[in-house]
Amino acid sequence: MALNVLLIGVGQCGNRILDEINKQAFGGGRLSKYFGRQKFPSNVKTVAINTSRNDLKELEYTKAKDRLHITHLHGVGANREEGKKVYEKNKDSIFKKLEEDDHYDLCFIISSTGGGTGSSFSPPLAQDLKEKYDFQVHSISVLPFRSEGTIFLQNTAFTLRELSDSGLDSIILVDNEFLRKGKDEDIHSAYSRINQMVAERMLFLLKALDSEMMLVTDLGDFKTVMDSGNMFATIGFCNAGENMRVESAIKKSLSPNGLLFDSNIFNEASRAMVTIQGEKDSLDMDGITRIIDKLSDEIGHVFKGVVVTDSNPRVLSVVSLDSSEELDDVFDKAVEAVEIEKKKKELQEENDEVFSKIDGMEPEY
Ligand SMILES: Nc1nc2c(ncn2[C@@H]2O[C@H](COP(=O)(O)OP(=O)(O)OP(=O)(O)O)[C@@H](O)[C@H]2O)c(=O)[nH]1
Repeated sequence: MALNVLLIGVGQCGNRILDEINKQAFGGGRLSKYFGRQKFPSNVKTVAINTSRNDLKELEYTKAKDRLHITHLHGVGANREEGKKVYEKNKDSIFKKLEEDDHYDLCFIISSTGGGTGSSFSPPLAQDLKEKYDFQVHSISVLPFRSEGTIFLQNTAFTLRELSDSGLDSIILVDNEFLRKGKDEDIHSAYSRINQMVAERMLFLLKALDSEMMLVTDLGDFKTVMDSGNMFATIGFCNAGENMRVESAIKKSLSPNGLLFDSNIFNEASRAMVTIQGEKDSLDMDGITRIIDKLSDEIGHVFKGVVVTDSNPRVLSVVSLDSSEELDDVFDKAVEAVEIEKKKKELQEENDEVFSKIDGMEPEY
């Protein structure tokens, strides 16, 4: 039986990644959302939520009926306290939209951690979904470029903490900073390239979880991987092309070239799920078993799945983490950011006090 999957994109970043998923799922044509059939094996409902009408209008591949505008000026301007209030006020209409289909097996909430709307809606939304239903809820959380400033950094730390307290099943990290190709790549090309990478992995993951072939990875394996470690996880991918051996593709998917977040999996991974797709003749089953066994020895339990398709070998690796040096660094930077913002606020209050010097006085001419 096909899985019923709910994909929610919140805020600008979440909306855009959702749109890219719809683009790839419908085949990419401008009108394909009306005439095409989604390329998912699963039944997938996509919902884009935003406080900014303009961000929603920008979407090209997500049907109008799958968008929900929450009226609140033009976004919440990276202010998470305001965002949380807007969520509470509007959660009935959000749930009405999500409950148009009433049964799901799996849900992903996609958003940035640095902005306002996505980062403040995601934790309470995850909590409400978990309290109300018993399906798996995972977040796909996009970390900011570190140069984006103190507010985005402090938002990131608090968002991750709230997500981790929300009761959801895992936090899948995508790091803009790590994925940018040097300082020369312009930001819009970086966004669209990163969004494509995430979408490609999501489509592959859904296929991996919903295949009826012999040696498959399923929702239970995915849960076992995500239940271990410190809640954080990331996803690796490699398209082997014609000349790469499957074993090398598996290794590459788990290397910095394949992962969405900077992680040394030999030190930091807890468990993994590796799914290989490709033509039957190109899949050396003995070689695959050898490398998966070796990985299991090195990092912990590794589930493996093989899906026979008519394309070149491709590998998807889902990895849960025990620890993360990079995340420690993000939190250190966030602490500095909070200190800087605190000092700025104190300075502003001192400046406000200046006016008290002329309280009760009128200008004399
Ligand atoms: N990968 C990726 N990151 C994005 C994209 N758009 C924005 N971001 C990142 O998201 C963060 C800003 O958050 P947004 O998602 O724009 O903010 P929002 O949730 O809409 O919240 P407000 O605009 O404050 O109401 C920054 O770290 C950006 O680098 C995108 O299309 N792709």
